[in-house]
Amino acid sequence: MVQSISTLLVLGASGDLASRLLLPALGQLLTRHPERPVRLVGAASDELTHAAWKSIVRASFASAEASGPAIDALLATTSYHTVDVTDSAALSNLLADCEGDPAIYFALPPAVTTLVCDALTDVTLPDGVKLALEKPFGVDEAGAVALNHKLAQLVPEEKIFRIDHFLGRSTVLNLLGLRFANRVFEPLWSNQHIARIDIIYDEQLGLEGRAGYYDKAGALVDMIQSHLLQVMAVVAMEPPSTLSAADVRDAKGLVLRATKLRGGSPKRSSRRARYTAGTVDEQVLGAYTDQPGVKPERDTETLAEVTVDINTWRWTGVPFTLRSGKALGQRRREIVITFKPAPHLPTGLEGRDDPSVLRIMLAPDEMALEININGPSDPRVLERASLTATFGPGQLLAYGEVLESLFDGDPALSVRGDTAVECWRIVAPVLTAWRDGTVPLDDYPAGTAGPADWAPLG
Ligand SMILES: NC(=O)C1=CN([C@@H]2O[C@H](COP(=O)(O)OP(=O)(O)OC[C@H]3O[C@@H](n4cnc5c(N)ncnc54)[C@H](OP(=O)(O)O)[C@@H]3O)[C@@H](O)[C@H]2O)C=CC1
Ligand SMILES: O=C1O[C@H](COP(=O)(O)O)[C@@H](O)[C@H](O)[C@H]1O
Repeated sequence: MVQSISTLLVLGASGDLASRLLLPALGQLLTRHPERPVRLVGAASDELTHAAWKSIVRASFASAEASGPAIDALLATTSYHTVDVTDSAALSNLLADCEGDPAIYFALPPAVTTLVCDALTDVTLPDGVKLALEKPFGVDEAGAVALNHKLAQLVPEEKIFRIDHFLGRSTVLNLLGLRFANRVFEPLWSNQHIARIDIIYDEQLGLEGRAGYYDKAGALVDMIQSHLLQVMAVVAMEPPSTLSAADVRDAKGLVLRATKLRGGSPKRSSRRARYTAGTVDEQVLGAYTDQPGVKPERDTETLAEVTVDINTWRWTGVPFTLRSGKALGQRRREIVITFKPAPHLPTGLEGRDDPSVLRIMLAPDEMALEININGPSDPRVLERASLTATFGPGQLLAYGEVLESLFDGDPALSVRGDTAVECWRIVAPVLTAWRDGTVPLDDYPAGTAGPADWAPLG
Protein backbone atom coordinates (compact mmCIF):
# COMPACT_ATOMS: atom_id res chain seq x y z
CA MET A 1 0.00 0.00 0.00
CA VAL A 2 1.33 3.46 -0.89
CA GLN A 3 -0.87 6.14 0.63
CA SER A 4 -1.00 8.93 -1.89
CA ILE A 5 -2.54 11.69 0.22
CA SER A 6 -1.49 13.42 3.44
CA THR A 7 -4.49 15.64 4.21
CA LEU A 8 -8.21 15.06 4.02
CA LEU A 9 -9.93 18.40 3.44
CA VAL A 10 -13.66 18.00 4.08
CA LEU A 11 -15.91 20.68 2.58
CA GLY A 12 -19.28 20.57 4.36
CA ALA A 13 -17.61 19.26 7.51
CA SER A 14 -20.46 20.33 9.80
CA GLY A 15 -23.07 18.33 7.88
CA ASP A 16 -24.77 15.02 8.57
CA LEU A 17 -22.63 12.98 6.20
CA ALA A 18 -19.39 14.16 7.76
CA SER A 19 -20.31 13.56 11.39
CA ARG A 20 -22.50 10.46 11.01
CA LEU A 21 -20.64 8.48 8.36
CA LEU A 22 -17.39 9.96 7.05
CA LEU A 23 -15.57 10.82 10.29
CA PRO A 24 -16.50 7.58 12.11
CA ALA A 25 -15.19 5.67 9.10
CA LEU A 26 -11.98 7.72 9.08
CA GLY A 27 -11.57 6.95 12.78
CA GLN A 28 -12.09 3.24 12.19
CA LEU A 29 -9.62 3.24 9.27
CA LEU A 30 -6.90 4.99 11.28
CA THR A 31 -7.48 2.72 14.28
CA ARG A 32 -6.96 -0.37 12.13
CA HIS A 33 -4.20 1.20 10.04
CA PRO A 34 -2.25 3.67 12.20
CA GLU A 35 0.47 3.55 9.54
CA ARG A 36 -1.80 5.77 7.41
CA PRO A 37 -1.36 9.14 9.15
CA VAL A 38 -3.60 11.86 7.80
CA ARG A 39 -4.24 15.49 8.68
CA LEU A 40 -7.91 16.47 8.83
CA VAL A 41 -9.04 19.95 7.80
CA GLY A 42 -12.75 20.75 8.01
CA ALA A 43 -14.61 23.62 6.38
CA ALA A 44 -18.24 24.73 6.26
CA SER A 45 -20.33 27.85 6.65
CA ASP A 46 -21.31 26.90 10.23
CA GLU A 47 -19.54 29.06 12.82
CA LEU A 48 -17.77 26.47 14.93
CA THR A 49 -15.03 27.16 17.45
CA HIS A 50 -11.91 25.03 17.34
CA ALA A 51 -13.12 23.29 20.52
CA ALA A 52 -16.57 22.62 19.04
CA TRP A 53 -15.02 21.12 15.90
CA LYS A 54 -12.72 18.93 17.95
CA SER A 55 -15.63 17.67 20.00
CA ILE A 56 -17.56 16.80 16.80
CA VAL A 57 -14.55 14.83 15.54
CA ARG A 58 -14.06 13.20 18.93
CA ALA A 59 -17.74 12.18 19.16
CA SER A 60 -17.67 10.77 15.61
CA PHE A 61 -14.53 8.80 16.40
CA ALA A 62 -16.04 7.54 19.65
CA SER A 63 -19.08 6.24 17.75
CA ALA A 64 -16.67 3.99 15.83
CA GLU A 65 -14.64 3.15 18.95
CA ALA A 66 -11.61 4.75 17.29
CA SER A 67 -8.44 5.13 19.30
CA GLY A 68 -4.67 4.82 19.08
CA PRO A 69 -1.66 6.86 18.01
CA ALA A 70 -2.98 7.94 14.58
CA ILE A 71 -6.22 9.16 16.19
CA ASP A 72 -4.35 11.12 18.88
CA ALA A 73 -2.08 12.68 16.25
CA LEU A 74 -5.06 13.65 14.09
CA LEU A 75 -6.94 15.21 17.03
CA ALA A 76 -3.86 17.23 18.00
CA THR A 77 -3.52 18.81 14.56
CA THR A 78 -7.01 19.01 13.06
CA SER A 79 -8.35 22.43 12.12
CA TYR A 80 -11.70 23.91 11.10
CA HIS A 81 -12.45 26.96 8.97
CA THR A 82 -15.74 28.84 8.80
CA VAL A 83 -15.90 29.84 5.15
CA ASP A 84 -18.05 29.98 2.07
CA VAL A 85 -16.48 27.13 0.14
CA THR A 86 -17.71 28.53 -3.16
CA ASP A 87 -15.22 31.39 -2.80
CA SER A 88 -11.87 30.96 -4.63
CA ALA A 89 -9.83 32.92 -2.07
CA ALA A 90 -11.30 30.84 0.77
CA LEU A 91 -10.42 27.65 -1.11
CA SER A 92 -6.83 28.83 -1.64
CA ASN A 93 -6.54 29.49 2.11
CA LEU A 94 -7.91 26.05 2.90
CA LEU A 95 -5.37 24.42 0.60
CA ALA A 96 -2.61 26.43 2.25
CA ASP A 97 -3.60 24.76 5.54
CA CYS A 98 -3.17 21.28 4.03
CA GLU A 99 0.09 19.37 4.32
CA GLY A 100 1.44 17.37 1.41
CA ASP A 101 -1.01 16.11 -1.18
CA PRO A 102 -4.65 16.65 -0.19
CA ALA A 103 -7.86 14.85 -1.06
CA ILE A 104 -10.67 17.40 -1.23
CA TYR A 105 -13.88 15.70 -0.11
CA PHE A 106 -17.05 17.44 -1.30
CA ALA A 107 -19.54 16.53 1.49
CA LEU A 108 -21.86 19.13 0.04
CA PRO A 109 -25.22 19.41 -1.67
CA PRO A 110 -24.67 18.84 -5.44
CA ALA A 111 -25.49 22.41 -6.50
CA VAL A 112 -22.85 23.72 -4.07
CA THR A 113 -20.31 21.16 -5.35
CA THR A 114 -20.77 22.55 -8.87
CA LEU A 115 -20.13 26.09 -7.61
CA VAL A 116 -16.99 24.93 -5.78
CA CYS A 117 -15.70 23.38 -9.02
CA ASP A 118 -16.27 26.73 -10.76
CA ALA A 119 -14.36 28.48 -7.99
CA LEU A 120 -11.50 25.97 -8.18
CA THR A 121 -10.73 27.08 -11.74
CA ASP A 122 -9.18 30.21 -10.15
CA VAL A 123 -7.15 28.21 -7.63
CA THR A 124 -3.73 26.64 -8.12
CA LEU A 125 -4.22 23.01 -7.19
CA PRO A 126 -1.33 20.92 -5.86
CA ASP A 127 -0.19 18.32 -8.43
CA GLY A 128 -1.11 15.39 -6.17
CA VAL A 129 -4.62 16.61 -5.31
CA LYS A 130 -7.56 14.21 -5.51
CA LEU A 131 -11.20 15.23 -5.73
CA ALA A 132 -13.86 13.09 -4.05
CA LEU A 133 -17.40 14.08 -5.00
CA GLU A 134 -20.45 12.79 -3.20
CA LYS A 135 -23.56 11.56 -4.91
CA PRO A 136 -25.74 12.79 -6.48
CA PHE A 137 -23.20 13.77 -9.12
CA GLY A 138 -24.67 17.01 -10.54
CA VAL A 139 -28.33 17.95 -10.38
CA ASP A 140 -29.50 16.40 -13.65
CA GLU A 141 -28.17 14.75 -16.82
CA ALA A 142 -26.97 17.99 -18.43
CA GLY A 143 -25.51 19.10 -15.10
CA ALA A 144 -23.57 15.83 -14.76
CA VAL A 145 -22.15 16.21 -18.28
CA ALA A 146 -21.13 19.80 -17.52
CA LEU A 147 -19.61 18.76 -14.17
CA ASN A 148 -17.54 16.07 -15.91
CA HIS A 149 -16.20 18.72 -18.31
CA LYS A 150 -15.44 21.12 -15.48
CA LEU A 151 -13.59 18.46 -13.52
CA ALA A 152 -11.58 17.43 -16.57
CA GLN A 153 -10.25 21.00 -16.73
CA LEU A 154 -9.12 20.78 -13.11
CA VAL A 155 -7.47 17.36 -12.79
CA PRO A 156 -6.99 14.17 -14.84
CA GLU A 157 -9.74 11.52 -14.62
CA GLU A 158 -7.68 9.20 -12.40
CA LYS A 159 -7.76 11.86 -9.68
CA ILE A 160 -11.56 12.14 -9.70
CA PHE A 161 -13.51 9.91 -7.31
CA ARG A 162 -17.29 9.97 -7.74
CA ILE A 163 -18.25 8.47 -4.42
CA ASP A 164 -21.09 6.02 -3.92
CA HIS A 165 -20.66 4.42 -0.52
CA PHE A 166 -22.93 1.51 -1.46
CA LEU A 167 -20.00 0.33 -3.61
CA GLY A 168 -17.92 0.22 -0.41
CA ARG A 169 -20.41 -2.08 1.27
CA SER A 170 -19.36 -5.68 1.62
CA THR A 171 -22.65 -6.44 -0.16
CA VAL A 172 -21.11 -5.75 -3.55
CA LEU A 173 -18.33 -8.32 -3.08
CA ASN A 174 -20.79 -10.71 -1.49
CA LEU A 175 -23.04 -10.46 -4.54
CA LEU A 176 -20.13 -11.06 -6.89
CA GLY A 177 -19.03 -14.07 -4.83
CA LEU A 178 -22.52 -15.55 -4.63
CA ARG A 179 -23.16 -15.15 -8.34
CA PHE A 180 -19.78 -16.01 -9.81
CA ALA A 181 -18.24 -18.48 -7.36
CA ASN A 182 -21.16 -20.93 -7.56
CA ARG A 183 -22.49 -22.84 -10.47
CA VAL A 184 -25.99 -23.14 -9.03
CA PHE A 185 -27.16 -19.54 -9.45
CA GLU A 186 -25.67 -18.23 -12.67
CA PRO A 187 -27.47 -20.67 -15.07
CA LEU A 188 -30.77 -19.48 -13.56
CA TRP A 189 -29.82 -15.78 -13.54
CA SER A 190 -31.85 -14.56 -16.52
CA ASN A 191 -35.31 -13.97 -17.94
CA GLN A 192 -35.56 -17.73 -18.55
CA HIS A 193 -36.01 -18.37 -14.84
CA ILE A 194 -36.42 -15.04 -13.03
CA ALA A 195 -39.82 -13.33 -12.93
CA ARG A 196 -38.87 -10.06 -11.21
CA ILE A 197 -36.23 -8.38 -9.09
CA ASP A 198 -37.01 -5.83 -6.37
CA ILE A 199 -34.36 -3.72 -4.67
CA ILE A 200 -35.75 -2.16 -1.51
CA TYR A 201 -34.08 0.29 0.88
CA ASP A 202 -36.69 1.39 3.42
CA GLU A 203 -35.35 3.55 6.26
CA GLN A 204 -36.86 4.46 9.59
CA LEU A 205 -34.83 7.69 9.73
CA GLY A 206 -36.71 10.88 8.97
CA LEU A 207 -35.19 14.06 7.57
CA GLU A 208 -32.60 14.38 10.37
CA GLY A 209 -32.24 18.15 9.88
CA ARG A 210 -30.99 17.75 6.31
CA ALA A 211 -33.54 19.96 4.55
CA GLY A 212 -30.76 22.06 2.98
CA TYR A 213 -29.78 19.07 0.87
CA TYR A 214 -32.70 16.63 0.93
CA ASP A 215 -35.58 18.98 0.18
CA LYS A 216 -34.04 19.68 -3.23
CA ALA A 217 -33.17 16.03 -3.87
CA GLY A 218 -35.98 13.78 -2.61
CA ALA A 219 -35.92 9.99 -2.38
CA LEU A 220 -35.57 9.35 -6.11
CA VAL A 221 -32.40 11.41 -6.52
CA ASP A 222 -31.04 10.72 -3.04
CA MET A 223 -31.19 6.92 -3.24
CA ILE A 224 -32.49 5.45 -6.51
CA GLN A 225 -30.59 7.58 -9.05
CA SER A 226 -27.31 6.64 -7.38
CA HIS A 227 -27.10 3.80 -4.83
CA LEU A 228 -29.89 1.52 -5.98
CA LEU A 229 -28.99 1.74 -9.67
CA GLN A 230 -25.41 0.84 -8.73
CA VAL A 231 -26.64 -2.17 -6.76
CA MET A 232 -28.90 -3.16 -9.65
CA ALA A 233 -25.94 -2.98 -12.03
CA VAL A 234 -24.02 -5.45 -9.85
CA VAL A 235 -27.03 -7.77 -9.58
CA ALA A 236 -27.56 -7.76 -13.35
CA MET A 237 -24.06 -7.52 -14.80
CA GLU A 238 -22.33 -10.09 -17.01
CA PRO A 239 -19.55 -12.11 -15.33
CA PRO A 240 -16.42 -9.94 -15.27
CA SER A 241 -13.07 -11.54 -16.03
CA THR A 242 -11.46 -9.98 -12.94
CA LEU A 243 -12.53 -7.77 -10.05
CA SER A 244 -10.33 -4.95 -11.35
CA ALA A 245 -11.87 -1.48 -11.46
CA ALA A 246 -11.79 -1.55 -15.27
CA ASP A 247 -13.63 -4.88 -15.64
CA VAL A 248 -16.27 -4.24 -12.99
CA ARG A 249 -16.92 -0.68 -14.17
CA ASP A 250 -17.26 -1.86 -17.78
CA ALA A 251 -19.72 -4.58 -16.77
CA LYS A 252 -21.83 -2.12 -14.73
CA GLY A 253 -21.72 0.41 -17.55
CA LEU A 254 -23.16 -2.12 -20.03
CA VAL A 255 -26.14 -2.80 -17.75
CA LEU A 256 -26.89 0.86 -17.11
CA ARG A 257 -26.63 1.79 -20.78
CA ALA A 258 -29.28 -0.86 -21.53
CA THR A 259 -31.61 0.33 -18.76
CA LYS A 260 -34.82 2.21 -19.56
CA LEU A 261 -37.93 3.11 -17.68
CA ARG A 262 -40.37 0.18 -17.96
CA GLY A 263 -42.68 0.68 -20.93
CA GLY A 264 -41.24 4.19 -21.31
CA SER A 265 -44.08 5.50 -19.14
CA PRO A 266 -43.35 7.34 -15.88
CA LYS A 267 -47.06 7.31 -15.08
CA ARG A 268 -47.22 3.52 -15.06
CA SER A 269 -43.74 2.78 -13.78
CA SER A 270 -43.17 5.25 -10.97
CA ARG A 271 -44.84 6.22 -7.68
CA ARG A 272 -44.04 8.85 -5.09
CA ALA A 273 -45.24 9.78 -1.63
CA ARG A 274 -44.40 12.01 1.33
CA TYR A 275 -44.71 11.24 5.03
CA THR A 276 -47.16 12.91 7.35
CA ALA A 277 -46.88 12.91 11.16
CA GLY A 278 -46.66 9.54 12.85
CA THR A 279 -44.69 7.31 15.18
CA VAL A 280 -41.60 5.38 14.12
CA ASP A 281 -40.23 2.86 16.57
CA GLU A 282 -42.04 4.59 19.45
CA GLN A 283 -40.63 8.00 18.46
CA VAL A 284 -43.12 10.66 17.40
CA LEU A 285 -42.12 12.21 14.08
CA GLY A 286 -43.61 15.46 12.76
CA ALA A 287 -44.84 15.69 9.18
CA TYR A 288 -42.10 16.16 6.57
CA THR A 289 -43.63 19.47 5.54
CA ASP A 290 -43.31 20.80 9.11
CA GLN A 291 -39.56 20.22 9.30
CA PRO A 292 -37.36 23.35 9.47
CA GLY A 293 -36.10 24.36 6.04
CA VAL A 294 -38.68 22.33 4.07
CA LYS A 295 -40.70 24.17 1.44
CA PRO A 296 -43.94 22.16 1.04
CA GLU A 297 -44.53 23.66 -2.41
CA ARG A 298 -41.46 21.83 -3.68
CA ASP A 299 -43.51 18.61 -3.43
CA THR A 300 -40.42 16.67 -2.39
CA GLU A 301 -41.12 12.94 -2.11
CA THR A 302 -39.77 10.95 0.83
CA LEU A 303 -40.69 7.58 -0.72
CA ALA A 304 -40.05 6.68 -4.35
CA GLU A 305 -40.55 3.60 -6.48
CA VAL A 306 -39.42 3.14 -10.08
CA THR A 307 -39.56 0.10 -12.37
CA VAL A 308 -37.04 -0.30 -15.18
CA ASP A 309 -36.25 -2.76 -17.94
CA ILE A 310 -32.76 -3.88 -18.86
CA ASN A 311 -32.91 -4.38 -22.60
CA THR A 312 -30.46 -7.20 -23.12
CA TRP A 313 -30.76 -10.84 -24.20
CA ARG A 314 -30.41 -11.88 -20.57
CA TRP A 315 -32.91 -9.51 -18.98
CA THR A 316 -35.60 -8.45 -21.48
CA GLY A 317 -39.00 -8.87 -19.87
CA VAL A 318 -37.84 -8.90 -16.24
CA PRO A 319 -39.06 -5.86 -14.27
CA PHE A 320 -36.51 -4.39 -11.85
CA THR A 321 -38.30 -2.30 -9.22
CA LEU A 322 -36.23 0.02 -7.06
CA ARG A 323 -37.77 1.55 -3.95
CA SER A 324 -36.48 3.69 -1.13
CA GLY A 325 -38.07 5.88 1.48
CA LYS A 326 -37.77 7.50 4.87
CA ALA A 327 -39.80 7.38 8.10
CA LEU A 328 -41.14 3.93 7.31
CA GLY A 329 -42.36 1.51 9.94
CA GLN A 330 -39.77 -1.19 9.29
CA ARG A 331 -36.18 -0.94 8.19
CA ARG A 332 -36.03 -3.17 5.13
CA ARG A 333 -32.90 -3.38 2.98
CA GLU A 334 -33.25 -6.24 0.56
CA ILE A 335 -32.66 -7.48 -2.95
CA VAL A 336 -35.53 -9.85 -3.70
CA ILE A 337 -35.15 -12.19 -6.66
CA THR A 338 -38.42 -13.93 -7.45
CA PHE A 339 -38.08 -16.95 -9.73
CA LYS A 340 -40.70 -18.13 -12.19
CA PRO A 341 -43.04 -20.87 -10.93
CA ALA A 342 -42.18 -24.50 -11.63
CA PRO A 343 -43.57 -25.25 -15.13
CA HIS A 344 -45.53 -28.28 -13.90
CA LEU A 345 -46.30 -29.57 -10.43
CA PRO A 346 -46.57 -33.35 -10.59
CA THR A 347 -50.14 -34.43 -9.90
CA GLY A 348 -50.17 -35.89 -6.42
CA LEU A 349 -48.19 -33.08 -4.83
CA GLU A 350 -50.30 -30.42 -3.16
CA GLY A 351 -50.04 -27.49 -0.77
CA ARG A 352 -47.92 -24.41 -1.09
CA ASP A 353 -46.05 -24.15 -4.39
CA ASP A 354 -45.16 -20.45 -4.50
CA PRO A 355 -42.19 -19.57 -6.71
CA SER A 356 -38.74 -19.78 -5.15
CA VAL A 357 -37.42 -16.48 -3.79
CA LEU A 358 -33.81 -15.53 -3.09
CA ARG A 359 -33.49 -12.67 -0.61
CA ILE A 360 -30.20 -10.88 -0.15
CA MET A 361 -30.34 -8.63 2.90
CA LEU A 362 -28.03 -5.64 3.26
CA ALA A 363 -26.31 -4.63 6.51
CA PRO A 364 -26.16 -7.09 8.10
CA ASP A 365 -25.56 -9.07 4.92
CA GLU A 366 -27.55 -12.28 4.92
CA MET A 367 -29.28 -14.44 2.39
CA ALA A 368 -32.32 -16.65 2.45
CA LEU A 369 -33.43 -18.98 -0.30
CA GLU A 370 -37.12 -19.73 0.12
CA ILE A 371 -38.16 -22.97 -1.51
CA ASN A 372 -40.93 -25.56 -1.39
CA ILE A 373 -40.16 -28.85 0.33
CA ASN A 374 -42.21 -31.84 1.27
CA GLY A 375 -43.95 -31.41 4.60
CA PRO A 376 -42.91 -33.29 7.75
CA SER A 377 -46.15 -35.19 8.31
CA ASP A 378 -47.55 -35.84 4.86
CA PRO A 379 -44.72 -35.82 2.27
CA ARG A 380 -47.25 -35.18 -0.51
CA VAL A 381 -48.07 -31.77 0.96
CA LEU A 382 -45.57 -29.01 0.18
CA GLU A 383 -44.42 -26.50 2.76
CA ARG A 384 -42.17 -23.48 2.63
CA ALA A 385 -38.59 -23.69 3.92
CA SER A 386 -35.87 -21.09 4.05
CA LEU A 387 -32.18 -21.88 3.61
CA THR A 388 -30.22 -19.09 5.23
CA ALA A 389 -26.61 -17.94 5.43
CA THR A 390 -24.81 -14.97 6.92
CA PHE A 391 -22.06 -13.21 4.99
CA GLY A 392 -18.97 -11.82 6.68
CA PRO A 393 -19.48 -8.19 7.69
CA GLY A 394 -16.28 -6.94 6.02
CA GLN A 395 -13.43 -5.33 7.94
CA LEU A 396 -14.32 -1.69 7.44
CA LEU A 397 -17.44 0.43 7.35
CA ALA A 398 -18.55 1.26 3.80
CA TYR A 399 -17.06 4.75 4.08
CA GLY A 400 -13.85 3.23 5.48
CA GLU A 401 -13.52 1.20 2.28
CA VAL A 402 -14.28 4.31 0.24
CA LEU A 403 -11.67 6.39 2.08
CA GLU A 404 -9.07 3.64 1.86
CA SER A 405 -9.48 3.39 -1.90
CA LEU A 406 -9.38 7.20 -2.18
CA PHE A 407 -6.18 7.38 -0.12
CA ASP A 408 -4.63 4.63 -2.28
CA GLY A 409 -5.78 6.22 -5.54
CA ASP A 410 -7.78 3.10 -6.52
CA PRO A 411 -10.96 3.96 -8.48
CA ALA A 412 -12.63 0.56 -7.92
CA LEU A 413 -15.23 1.95 -5.51
CA SER A 414 -16.06 5.13 -7.37
CA VAL A 415 -18.41 5.72 -10.28
CA ARG A 416 -17.06 6.34 -13.78
CA GLY A 417 -18.04 9.68 -15.35
CA ASP A 418 -20.15 8.20 -18.16
CA THR A 419 -21.99 5.93 -15.71
CA ALA A 420 -22.88 8.89 -13.50
CA VAL A 421 -24.49 10.53 -16.55
CA GLU A 422 -26.32 7.29 -17.52
CA CYS A 423 -27.95 7.11 -14.10
CA TRP A 424 -29.43 10.57 -14.60
CA ARG A 425 -30.60 9.60 -18.12
CA ILE A 426 -32.51 6.63 -16.67
CA VAL A 427 -34.48 8.70 -14.13
CA ALA A 428 -34.89 11.86 -16.27
CA PRO A 429 -38.40 10.98 -17.61
CA VAL A 430 -39.59 10.34 -14.05
CA LEU A 431 -38.21 13.64 -12.78
CA THR A 432 -39.96 15.47 -15.62
CA ALA A 433 -43.28 13.70 -15.04
CA TRP A 434 -43.12 14.37 -11.29
CA ARG A 435 -42.33 18.03 -11.89
CA ASP A 436 -45.30 18.26 -14.29
CA GLY A 437 -47.59 16.62 -11.75
CA THR A 438 -48.35 13.70 -14.13
CA VAL A 439 -47.76 11.29 -11.24
CA PRO A 440 -49.66 12.15 -8.04
CA LEU A 441 -47.78 12.75 -4.77
CA ASP A 442 -49.38 10.32 -2.31
CA ASP A 443 -48.91 10.44 1.43
CA TYR A 444 -48.31 7.99 4.26
CA PRO A 445 -48.19 8.37 8.02
CA ALA A 446 -44.63 8.07 9.37
CA GLY A 447 -44.18 4.61 10.85
CA THR A 448 -46.30 2.77 8.29
CA ALA A 449 -45.27 0.69 5.27
CA GLY A 450 -46.16 3.50 2.87
CA PRO A 451 -49.44 4.58 1.24
CA ALA A 452 -52.18 2.06 2.06
CA ASP A 453 -53.05 1.41 -1.59
CA TRP A 454 -49.49 0.66 -2.77
CA ALA A 455 -49.04 -3.04 -3.44
CA PRO A 456 -46.20 -4.42 -1.32
CA LEU A 457 -42.97 -5.49 -3.04
CA GLY A 458 -41.00 -8.70 -2.70
N1 LIG B 1 -26.16 12.22 5.18
C1 LIG B 1 -26.07 11.03 4.61
O1 LIG B 1 -26.54 10.00 5.13
C2 LIG B 1 -25.39 10.92 3.32
C3 LIG B 1 -25.15 12.02 2.52
N2 LIG B 1 -24.53 11.87 1.32
C4 LIG B 1 -24.29 13.02 0.46
O2 LIG B 1 -23.52 14.01 1.13
C5 LIG B 1 -23.85 15.30 0.65
C6 LIG B 1 -24.12 16.20 1.85
O3 LIG B 1 -25.22 15.66 2.53
P1 LIG B 1 -25.49 15.94 4.08
O4 LIG B 1 -24.24 15.98 4.85
O5 LIG B 1 -26.53 14.98 4.47
O6 LIG B 1 -26.11 17.41 4.00
P2 LIG B 1 -26.14 18.52 5.14
O7 LIG B 1 -27.14 19.52 4.69
O8 LIG B 1 -26.28 17.88 6.47
O9 LIG B 1 -24.67 19.14 5.11
C7 LIG B 1 -24.20 19.97 4.08
C8 LIG B 1 -22.95 20.69 4.56
O10 LIG B 1 -22.50 21.58 3.54
C9 LIG B 1 -22.26 22.86 4.13
N3 LIG B 1 -22.41 23.91 3.12
C10 LIG B 1 -23.42 24.07 2.23
N4 LIG B 1 -23.16 25.16 1.46
C11 LIG B 1 -21.97 25.65 1.87
C12 LIG B 1 -21.15 26.74 1.46
N5 LIG B 1 -21.46 27.54 0.43
N6 LIG B 1 -19.98 26.97 2.12
C13 LIG B 1 -19.62 26.18 3.15
N7 LIG B 1 -20.36 25.12 3.56
C14 LIG B 1 -21.50 24.87 2.93
C15 LIG B 1 -23.29 22.92 5.23
O11 LIG B 1 -22.92 23.93 6.15
P3 LIG B 1 -24.12 24.75 6.83
O12 LIG B 1 -24.90 23.75 7.61
O13 LIG B 1 -23.42 25.75 7.64
O14 LIG B 1 -24.89 25.32 5.67
C16 LIG B 1 -23.14 21.53 5.81
O15 LIG B 1 -21.97 21.45 6.57
C17 LIG B 1 -25.05 15.13 -0.27
O16 LIG B 1 -24.60 15.16 -1.60
C18 LIG B 1 -25.57 13.73 0.07
O17 LIG B 1 -26.13 13.07 -1.05
C19 LIG B 1 -24.11 10.64 0.90
C20 LIG B 1 -24.30 9.52 1.64
C21 LIG B 1 -24.96 9.57 2.92
O1 LIG C 1 -26.65 8.42 0.63
C1 LIG C 1 -27.48 8.26 1.49
O2 LIG C 1 -27.51 7.09 2.15
C2 LIG C 1 -28.17 6.98 3.41
C3 LIG C 1 -28.40 5.48 3.61
O3 LIG C 1 -27.18 4.81 3.66
P1 LIG C 1 -26.72 4.14 5.04
O4 LIG C 1 -25.42 3.53 4.72
O5 LIG C 1 -26.63 5.25 6.06
O6 LIG C 1 -27.80 3.16 5.39
C4 LIG C 1 -29.47 7.75 3.44
O7 LIG C 1 -29.99 7.76 4.74
C5 LIG C 1 -29.23 9.16 2.99
O8 LIG C 1 -30.47 9.86 2.88
C6 LIG C 1 -28.56 9.22 1.65
O9 LIG C 1 -28.16 10.57 1.35
